[in-house]
Amino acid sequence: MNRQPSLQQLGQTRSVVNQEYALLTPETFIRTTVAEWKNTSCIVHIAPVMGFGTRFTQFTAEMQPGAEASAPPAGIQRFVFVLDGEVELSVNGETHRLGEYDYAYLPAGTDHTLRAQNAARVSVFEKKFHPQLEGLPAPEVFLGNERKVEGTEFEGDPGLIARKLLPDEAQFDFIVTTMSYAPGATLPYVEIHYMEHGLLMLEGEGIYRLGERYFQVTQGDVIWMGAHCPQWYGALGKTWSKYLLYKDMNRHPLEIK
Ligand SMILES: NC(=O)N[C@H](N)C(=O)O
Repeated sequence: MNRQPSLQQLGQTRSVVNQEYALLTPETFIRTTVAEWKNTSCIVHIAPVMGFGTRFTQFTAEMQPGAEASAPPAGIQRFVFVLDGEVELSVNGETHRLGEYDYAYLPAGTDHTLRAQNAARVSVFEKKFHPQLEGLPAPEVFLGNERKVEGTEFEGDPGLIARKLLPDEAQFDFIVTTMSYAPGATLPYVEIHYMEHGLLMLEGEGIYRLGERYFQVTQGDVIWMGAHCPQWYGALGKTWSKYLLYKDMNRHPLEIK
C-alpha cells in the first residue's frame, strides 16, 4: 500500500504566483462556469483580476457532450486550440469540424458558436482587440492545424522548432506559437521582453527559468510571464517537449494598457 501522503494532503503545491510570473499546476486547478460556455467547466488560469497588469485571459474549457459556447463579449478576440475530442465551429455561415491540435482565431465581433457532440477539451486565449494603425485591414477568421504548420529552426537549432499558428502580420495584436524541443535542447539565451506570455505545456517535460528561480514543468502545467520576466527553458525529458505560447505583438509599447 502506498502510504506516501499526496502533495495536497501536506498543503503543498508546485504552483507559485507572484507579480513577475505564475506557474499553475493541475493540483490547484478549480473549475468554474463562464456565461458564454454552456455545460462546460472552465479552468481560468490567467486573467486581469490577478492584478499584475495582465491584459489577456487563458483558460481550459472542458466541454461536456452537447456543450455549446457563444462569442465572447464585445471587443474581445478569441483563439481556441483543441486539446482532445472534437468541436464544431459555426462561423460566417460555415461549419468546421475541429479535432486534436486544430485551432481557430475569431476576431472581435465575430458571431460564432462552438459545439461539442462528445466531451472535448479546448485551450482558449482571449484578449481585447487593440485597434491597429489606420489603413490596415481588420484581422479575419483564421483556421489551422498545428501539426500541418511548417516549423522553423529557432536561431538555427534543429532541436528547437517554432511554429507560428497565426499570420505574423501587423493587424494582429497577438500571436500564438508552439515551441518544440528535442531532449536536451534549450532556449539559446535567457529572454527578457516587454510582451506578456501565457503558456500551456502540451507534451513532455523540462525546466523553466522564471525570474530568478528554476521550476520543473510537465504536460498540463500553465505559466504566465509578465512583462520583462526573465525566461528560459531546457528540455529534460527523454522525449520531445512542446508548449503552446501566447504573446502580445505589434503595438507601440507606450500604447499598451
Ligand atoms: N519563452 C519563450 O519561449 N519565448 C519565446 N521564444 C518568444 O518570446 O517568442
